[in-house]
Amino acid sequence: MSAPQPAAAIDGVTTEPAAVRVRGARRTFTADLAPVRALRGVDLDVRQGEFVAVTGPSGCGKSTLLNVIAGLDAVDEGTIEVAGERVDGRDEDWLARFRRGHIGFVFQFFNLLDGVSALDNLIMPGVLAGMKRRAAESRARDVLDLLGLSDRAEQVPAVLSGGQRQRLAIARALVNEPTLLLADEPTGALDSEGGLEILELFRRLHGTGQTIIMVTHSPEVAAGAGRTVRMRDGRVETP
Ligand SMILES: Nc1ncnc2c1ncn2[C@@H]1O[C@H](COP(=O)(O)OP(=O)(O)OP(=O)(O)O)[C@@H](O)[C@H]1O
Repeated sequence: MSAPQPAAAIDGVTTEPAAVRVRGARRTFTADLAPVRALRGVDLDVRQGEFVAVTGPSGCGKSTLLNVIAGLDAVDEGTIEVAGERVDGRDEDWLARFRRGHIGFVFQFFNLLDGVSALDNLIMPGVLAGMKRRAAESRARDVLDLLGLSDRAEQVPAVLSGGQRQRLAIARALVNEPTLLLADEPTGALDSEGGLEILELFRRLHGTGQTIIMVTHSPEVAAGAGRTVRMRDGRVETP
């Protein structure tokens, strides 16, 4: 009789570390009179290459979950691993470096630099990550091309449509080739057509192997992901 194989080999999936592994994550906010228990013991596993939608009622903790995965916010208890690295309990310098190398974040309202061109919005993260300006520009132009924005390179975000701005924000998130793309309501500021275009873009990226976790209120958008994780009252209902 042969020895039992490790679970990963039986699955035939992968022996690489999970893209994300969250265990017992708790986060309470105390800014108001009554403490708000935003995360009440969240467990979540996301495999590399998965496209996961996180849904649930307003205030159930979706954004907080994304923020603790990105190390933008800290858990009070529990552990967060991204690409096999513990993210919880790290200092700001470590987290900033880790984010630059591993995480792309897309926000509902784009968070672009308004005063500079689309191209410069993309060059900056590369330079901050230590690339030479010329290499960063070359990479930025490649990503603009990938997202169909080459003809907008010299324009400032204000003259772009909402959908183009979000594509530019996604381009910026991708410029450092992140292990993990996190998106918080990326279609929330767009009309339904614009939202579905962004969903198609995520599906294309997923097709190239990109791991994506996307928070969305829209059932239509969530249906386009590979898996839906539902949250309620600071907990994951469907792991
Ligand atoms: N910085 C903060 N200070 C105080 N309370 C906060 C903070 N961030 C979030 N909360 C509270 O934590 C709870 C969870 O918020 P969170 O933004 O994670 O929910 P959400 O599911 O993303 O909501 P929505 O769908 O409305 O964006 C809410 O009650 C919210 O008011």
